[in-house]
Amino acid sequence: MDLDNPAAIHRMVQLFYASLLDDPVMEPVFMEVAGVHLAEHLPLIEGYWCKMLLGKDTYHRNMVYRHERVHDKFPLSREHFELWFDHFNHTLDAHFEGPYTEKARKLARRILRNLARWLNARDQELAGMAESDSY
Ligand code: HEM
Repeated sequence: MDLDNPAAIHRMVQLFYASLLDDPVMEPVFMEVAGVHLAEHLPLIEGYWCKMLLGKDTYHRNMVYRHERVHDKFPLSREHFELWFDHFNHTLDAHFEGPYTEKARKLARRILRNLARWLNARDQELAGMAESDSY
């Protein structure tokens, strides 16, 4: 099955989150730090991927800002980023194949890298501001 329709994307998000939330390092980030309500969160994630893969008008929020808020409460580490991608990758490997699946893999890797760089650069900037405040 390829990720070329909303039903397949729905299935992918269900499987991906089952895997993520079964991981003792990742689960608390979602359930404790962010306190997500899965009944609201999962449809948003589906909408995001329907937009990214199928070009649908199904996601309008600022996802970077949401990760900044999570990171400010509980710093996301290299381990979190690696685990997130492992779970995503394994979900695709185990259940999906085809050009849209490969597009999803590439997009996820690129977005993940950009997000990690952005949060890192922001940490440095905030640290710099804190330092200059003390003069
Ligand atoms: C270390 C890696 C990641 C972690 C720990 C993580 C965790 C989270 C958490 C806890 C939320 C909920 C935020 C909230 O509602 O307050 C969230 C939202 C979201 N995540 Fe991630 N995420 C990661 C990487 C990614 C990547 C790489 C993508 C996209 C490819 C992504 C897509 C999204 C989207 C679209 C939302 C926003 C949903 C909304 O609008 O409420 N995440 N993430």
